[in-house]
Amino acid sequence: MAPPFVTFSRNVFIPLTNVCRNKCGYCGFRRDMGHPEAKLLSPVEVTDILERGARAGCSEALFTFGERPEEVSGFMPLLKASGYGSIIDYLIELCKLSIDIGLLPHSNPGILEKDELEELKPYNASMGLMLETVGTVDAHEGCAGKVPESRIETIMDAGELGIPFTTGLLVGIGETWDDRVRSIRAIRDVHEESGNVQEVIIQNFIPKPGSKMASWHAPGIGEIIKTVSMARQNLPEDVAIQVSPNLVNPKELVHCGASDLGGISPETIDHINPESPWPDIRKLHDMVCIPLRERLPIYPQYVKKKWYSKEIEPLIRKLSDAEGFRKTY
Ligand SMILES: O=c1nc2n(C[C@H](O)[C@H](O)[C@H](O)CO)c3cc(O)ccc3cc-2c(=O)[nH]1
Ligand SMILES: C[C@H]1O[C@@H](n2cnc3c(N)ncnc32)[C@H](O)[C@@H]1O
Ligand code: MET
Ligand code: SF4
Repeated sequence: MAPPFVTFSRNVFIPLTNVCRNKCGYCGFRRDMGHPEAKLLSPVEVTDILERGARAGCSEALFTFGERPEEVSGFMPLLKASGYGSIIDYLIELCKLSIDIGLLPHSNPGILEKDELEELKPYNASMGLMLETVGTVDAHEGCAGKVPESRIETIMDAGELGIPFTTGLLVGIGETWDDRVRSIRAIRDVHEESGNVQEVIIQNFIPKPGSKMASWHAPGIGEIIKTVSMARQNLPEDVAIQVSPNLVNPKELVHCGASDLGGISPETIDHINPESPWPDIRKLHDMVCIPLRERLPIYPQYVKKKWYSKEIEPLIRKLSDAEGFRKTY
């Protein structure tokens, strides 16, 4: 049952903006426009993070941020001051910068139209969007971007465009067990159609101070074990299951289906879960007792199938070995 090795990627987290059109009940990352902590990172700030990542031997730049911030009143003038007409145009420029500095972009900007995915594809090794749940939950009330059908459409569009994709479930946000099973099966169906789902994250909800769900309980390890097992039973073998070692102890999870620990950063915090520091990569091996293998943000099978653009091909070649990995610990 245990995999021969457990994979992870070495990344830097770049939270371009914390302004967002949605207001998910569990989110501690989002800020209202006008809040003293609302921000849009400048190219100088992004360059600094990327350069620190390159020096620390990272292979991935994780761009994840608020969804369609342009819909929030007051954000456009801020963006225009940087010289860009849309956050996606700005993201594309920063992805190009990331490639020049030597890190492969993985972008998760929320739901996207197909033409936006198409514009981003040449400059991303893979992209991501959490399905979260197909259930109707209070946490998503009034969030236009958390309608499950729209999320599935983005993942399907990415499949039609040949973009290796990361998605997943957020566990413990008020969804039922049946919602979880249906969510996994919805992801399986997309993958059967387009073959683009490289990994499914089973992410455990952690209550965030100041959010609507601050007083909710986090799901227990038993719930996560059950969900990872169910996901493993329902997903094809070529789809990896990821758990985050800063949010949950992966020790038991690697024996019931998890084989990936996601992006781990030597340089940046997990901006979505800032209270949960990354374990030391050397200590991770002691935690899981299985060899660790560093991967790129694009999984080896998609490197082999050449699901990448000419723009990032040289960097993929430079960063990976003949099998499409980086190194084994
Ligand atoms: O540090 C984090 N990385 C997150 N990642 C990054 C992920 O760990 C890696 O970047 C991917 O495995 C690609 O290598 C996400 C990526 C997605 O596509 C979708 C959701 C997430 C969620 C998180 C997260 O909460 N924290
Ligand atoms: C980037 C991803 O982070 C997840 N996310 C957002 N808020 C939380 C939280 N409180 N706990 C755990 N994960 C969270 C969502 O699934 C989002 O899509
Ligand atoms: N806002 C996007 C979403 O929830 C990206 C992750 S959260 C910062 O899908
Ligand atoms: S989880 Fe993402 S979409 Fe929801 S409020 Fe936070 S930043 Fe916005």
